[in-house]
Amino acid sequence: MVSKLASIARKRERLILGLMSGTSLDGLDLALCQIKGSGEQTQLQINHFKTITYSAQVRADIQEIFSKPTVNMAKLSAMHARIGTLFAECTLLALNEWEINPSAIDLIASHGQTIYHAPQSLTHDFHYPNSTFQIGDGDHIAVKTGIITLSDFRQKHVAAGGEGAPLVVYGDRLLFSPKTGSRILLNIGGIANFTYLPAVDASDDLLLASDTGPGNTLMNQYMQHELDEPFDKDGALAASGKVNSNVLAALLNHPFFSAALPKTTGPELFNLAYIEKTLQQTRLSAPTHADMMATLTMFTAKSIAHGIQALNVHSLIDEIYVSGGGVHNHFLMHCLKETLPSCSIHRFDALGIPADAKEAVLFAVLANETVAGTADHMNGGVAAPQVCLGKISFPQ
Ligand SMILES: Nc1ncnc2c1ncn2[C@@H]1O[C@H](COP(=O)(O)OP(=O)(O)OP(=O)(O)O)[C@@H](O)[C@H]1O
Ligand SMILES: CC(=O)N[C@H]1[C@@H]2OC[C@@H](O2)[C@@H](O)[C@@H]1O[C@H](C)C(=O)O
Repeated sequence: MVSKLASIARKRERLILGLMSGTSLDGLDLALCQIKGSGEQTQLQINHFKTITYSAQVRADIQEIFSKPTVNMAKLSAMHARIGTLFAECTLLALNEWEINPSAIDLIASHGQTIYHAPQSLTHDFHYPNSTFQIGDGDHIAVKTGIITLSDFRQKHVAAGGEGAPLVVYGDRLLFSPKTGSRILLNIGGIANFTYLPAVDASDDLLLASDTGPGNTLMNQYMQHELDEPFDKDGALAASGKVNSNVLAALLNHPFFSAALPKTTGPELFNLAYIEKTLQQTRLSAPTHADMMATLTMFTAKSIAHGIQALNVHSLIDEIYVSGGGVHNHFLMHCLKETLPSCSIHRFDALGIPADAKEAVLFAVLANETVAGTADHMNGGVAAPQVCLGKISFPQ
């Protein structure tokens, strides 16, 4: 099996299936990528992309163990295997639909499902390292599909001094560095993060990636809890409300926002309890649903802008390209433009890769680097330690 992997590593191009499921728990993204070369020479083409929505049962099962400090261990153990099996089933379903034999696929790159993310900035317990936990074991995927699978990409990043995220910086650097000027790639998923990319021939020192705080997660949790809706479609409810400046100021008053870059976070911090605690602290009565959504949306935009401005180079940033489900929220995009008036903001698709496919594609790139590349081209440092990521599972 190691010799098979070695021959895959020597191929001129590889077919790698990237699998990504994010913190919004909406489903599994599958991106079949044809990747030529590695490192600076990486050339990528997306042959197929699809999202398989989680069933209500799977979502409920994940929610039972998602971002909670205490969970039922029996459920956790079962879900580690269950998610691995589910991802294998989704892979076989997609390949069948695309009329591709699994034997044609060189590698699967599976992110897994994050269920807990605990940097020391969250725990404040410095006896323990940063930690992050993704389930969906790669062995289940490899055995059930017959395809060599790389998974569990975040542990090496933690081991090398990072917080286990954001990892997209590795692929962003290879695929999207501008020839001149600089750009920011912003992803607004459950959590928002960005990669700052200096020009390709500029010193690597400035390369940086960081979370900025909530993406859609607080808005979604509020809509689900208060209005039994999955999210605020197109930001329509928020657009009909008025931002409450006192609540907004209180929401922004958390040490996470003044902490230095790079930093990471998750729904372990930004959740309904965060909203409730803020309202209690400020002794403000809850605004109407429309006003609360307007405020949460503006809070999301302001916290993103704050993260970007903390770069201290933002006046030099030429362009921001936005991916993730947040691009569909018109009111959020309006708030973002209002808070970052000097930046020109575009949808990520302008760079030639569909916004929804970006994260799944980047895990395929990470697997390609581990199997056929080196970590030499990364600049090192906390945001992007010079390591190859992921564990390898063989089908036999
Ligand atoms: N039409 C829309 N209007 C408003 N919001 C939308 C719309 N479409 C999608 N979204 C938002 O995008 C979210 C999904 O985003 P995405 O798939 O990027 O998240 P994710 O990949 O799970 O998160 P992460 O990047 O944190 O891992 C939805 O839960 C919703 O909040
Ligand atoms: C621990 C974890 O799963 N983090 C996710 C999450 O979703 C967005 C943001 O928070 C980002 O830091 C990360 O995902 C992307 C894919 C990353 O690592 O680059």
